[in-house]
Amino acid sequence: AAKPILYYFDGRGRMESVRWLLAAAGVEYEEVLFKTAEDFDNLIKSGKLMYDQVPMVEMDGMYIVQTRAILKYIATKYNLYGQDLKERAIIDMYVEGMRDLNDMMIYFPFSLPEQKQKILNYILERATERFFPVYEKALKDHGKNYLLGNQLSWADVQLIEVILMVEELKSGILSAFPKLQEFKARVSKLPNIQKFLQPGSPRKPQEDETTVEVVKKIFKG
Ligand SMILES: N[C@@H](CCC(=O)N[C@@H](CS(=O)(=O)O)C(=O)NCC(=O)O)C(=O)O
Repeated sequence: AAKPILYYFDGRGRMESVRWLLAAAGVEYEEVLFKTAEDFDNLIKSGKLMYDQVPMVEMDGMYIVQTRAILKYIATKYNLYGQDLKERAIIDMYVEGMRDLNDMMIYFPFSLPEQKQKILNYILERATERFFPVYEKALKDHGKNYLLGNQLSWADVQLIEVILMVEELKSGILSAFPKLQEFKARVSKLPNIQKFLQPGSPRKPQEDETTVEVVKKIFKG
């Protein structure tokens, strides 16, 4: 079958969670990484973007848009979305919470310089007071390897992505979360994840000022 094609700018943004999930599923993919507003306008003119927005993933004859729709499709297709309705609800509770944290970090590079410190403090406070304690408790309560027990799921892939992003903002942030430290070490060694963490993989670097300026030009933000 044809490889999925990811259409986005050359950065993390909303698409990075899709890159992580496909990597965890061991699925190779192509990327169309546009650099200019013209590239994006041409993609819009192609009629492939339901809402004239990206992320968009072309796979299985579909032009899938809306980040959550893309992630759910991939998680379901590659059996990373639990074994039944209840497990899917638990995974949704985990991934939607992490999306709240993830979205704060996606927007962070685009915040005004004078607001950066305040927003950073808020992100770190939410990560350590609201979100990480949930996942630490889940791992502690059942004593198994993954959030849902012994089966890797989308929730674990989102968690490792979020842990690494928060650590980029403040290293040592996991010091109060021993189970999350073990989880990070364990999941980072899974072959598909380990490969994605190697240099040269499709994983994108932390957004920097240059990327922020490019993104603003592309989306005329
Ligand atoms: N709810 C959508 C939001 C998508 C979105 O806002 N995309 C931006 C690009 S980015 O924010 O993901 O970088 C876009 O296409 N903006 C162009 C526009 O909205 O006209 C999703 O989750 O995919």
